[in-house]
Amino acid sequence: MERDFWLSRWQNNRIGFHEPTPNAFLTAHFSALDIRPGGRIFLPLCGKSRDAAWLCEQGFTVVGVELSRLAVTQFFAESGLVPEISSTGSFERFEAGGVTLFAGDIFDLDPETLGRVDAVYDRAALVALPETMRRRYAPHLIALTKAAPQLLVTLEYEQSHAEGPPFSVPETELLVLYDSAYRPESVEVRDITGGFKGRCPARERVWVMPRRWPGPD
Ligand SMILES: C[S@@+](CC[C@H](N)C(=O)[O-])C[C@H]1O[C@@H](n2cnc3c(N)ncnc32)[C@H](O)[C@@H]1O
Repeated sequence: MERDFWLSRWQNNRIGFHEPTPNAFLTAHFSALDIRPGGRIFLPLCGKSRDAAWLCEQGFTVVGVELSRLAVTQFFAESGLVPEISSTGSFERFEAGGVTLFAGDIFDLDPETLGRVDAVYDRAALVALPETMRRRYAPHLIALTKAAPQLLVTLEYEQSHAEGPPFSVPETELLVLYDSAYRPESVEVRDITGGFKGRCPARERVWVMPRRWPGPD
């Protein structure tokens, strides 16, 4: 989607995707990635997700990237934290309480600016992007994180029956995007009550994805 689409969603508080409590798939499945305490977890397209706070409570540090500066400032305000703010390239970097958030476009982010990543948690990031952007996003994420193990939540519905975002990412596409770098395992599938915006049946799928090759450590 175009950046103005998302910036205006935040400006107009049209953020139905935001969950006020930690995501149930995250709390149920994150341990399957087997990340050591103190690990640094990357949240792409993070919004002001409370998942960052939950990960910190589990003993991890969090780094995220989010297009909307408003979302980033709201995250820290709602966490009762006053962040240190600095500039790096085209990004503003906000840091407090074990959470570092880059305000800017993920496609402008490079591995040096992002720093070490021990795992990726993608909720509503891949599925927020249309197909052409997903084809750019997946290899970019792999390069940014050196294919750090990933917990990913996807959405599946008949795309011809409704428009995204969020978009449907069927299992076949997921494997095309990620099978070269990861060993994706589907660990939970849950039907969405009422389907996709009441238009067609829909379900969420949780993927645990260890990397295929040995890590950089
Ligand atoms: C559907 S929301 C999901 C937010 C968050 N992951 C959550 O679970 O609440 C997608 C988010 O991606 C952000 N976004 C969209 N395109 C982006 C980009 N190119 N770079 C960084 N963030 C982006 C939007 O501003 C929006 O907050």
